[in-house]
Amino acid sequence: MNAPISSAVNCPVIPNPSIDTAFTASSARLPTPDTLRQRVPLNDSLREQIARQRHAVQQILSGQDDRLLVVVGPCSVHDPKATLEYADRLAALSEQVSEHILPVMRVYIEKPRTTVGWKGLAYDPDLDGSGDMGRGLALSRELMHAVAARGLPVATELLQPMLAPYLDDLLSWVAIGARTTESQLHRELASDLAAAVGFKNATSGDVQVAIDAMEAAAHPHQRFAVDSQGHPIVQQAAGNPHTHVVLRGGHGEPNYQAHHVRAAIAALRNAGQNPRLMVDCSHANARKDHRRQSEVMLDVLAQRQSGEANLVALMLESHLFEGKQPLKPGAMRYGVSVTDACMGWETTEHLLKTAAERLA
Ligand SMILES: O=C[C@H](O)[C@H](O)COP(=O)(O)O
Ligand SMILES: C=C(OP(=O)(O)O)C(=O)O
Repeated sequence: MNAPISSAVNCPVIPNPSIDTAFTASSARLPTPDTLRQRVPLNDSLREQIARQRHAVQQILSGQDDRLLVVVGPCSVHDPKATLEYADRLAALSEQVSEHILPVMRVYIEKPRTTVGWKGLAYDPDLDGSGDMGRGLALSRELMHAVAARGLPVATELLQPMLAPYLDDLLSWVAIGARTTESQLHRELASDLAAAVGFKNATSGDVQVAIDAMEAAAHPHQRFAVDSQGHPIVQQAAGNPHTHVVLRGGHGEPNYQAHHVRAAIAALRNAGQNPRLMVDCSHANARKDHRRQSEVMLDVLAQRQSGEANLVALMLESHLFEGKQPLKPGAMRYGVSVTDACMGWETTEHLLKTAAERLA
């Protein structure tokens, strides 16, 4: 990992000068995307690695590589040390299963909340509500860079479109989450990315919004954006042909079983879209119980073994240790999620090895 820059990021506070934003107490300047990219740069070899990994993901999603894509890792990353220990373990496991599985690590630094809660490392790296977003952003880039430097493809959910230029050169797969799949801004953002994008079905379980999102993202768009120097610009987005649906269940009800999968594929075909699917084994598919992810994964593998070739990808929420914990600064358990409960490393390793054997 490069020398940490996150502590050196200076964000001067500007008192609110305007009556137009009467509820804003103050604001603080952030570094520009260029500043962070120069401080945590990609060298040629990492750039080539990420280009290869993006291509490999896209080959699976277009049916030209029959390996299983598995997006796996913590619900959110909050502790760089535990994140990198997880990355070291996943990188070693990845080598063992790579003939049949392409693992991509979740490095989720923004969390969409149902109401309120900790919004992720980019927002609050000190986990105490102090909201040092300049440091959070720098730490997020450092962490993604360090995971990529371990040879792993990096996945994240892009939630705040403004953050994309700080991070998108590091990403091999991007999620648009269940709460934002219907958002035009997120569809425009997806249309502008070089990495493949998975659109989650809505929290209600509605899959059609994700199919509509694929159509919207495949189109070129003119979008409001910020350039690498932080200037507002009109960005011409080319349209992204590498998108797919992620089935994550809805309103506590799963949608990974064979009849759900057949219905989603039929709807995708009907809309003229890529029928290949990712199943998120967590969230409503696991009825928010991390222990059920194994059951979901094994069911999906069985469907694939019985001929459902459109099931090309899975998502797992996994950390070093299982479960979750509340945020209590000074009393945190190492390697345990602070957002959704995750399966532990041993279960993860066992499941990925089982999947590789079954796919052999
Ligand atoms: O994946 C994470 C969560 O399910 C999502 O961020 C919503 O979390 P919340 O319902 O705890 O706010
Ligand atoms: C927030 C997530 O999922 P969803 O959008 O499906 O709730 C996630 O995968 O972290």
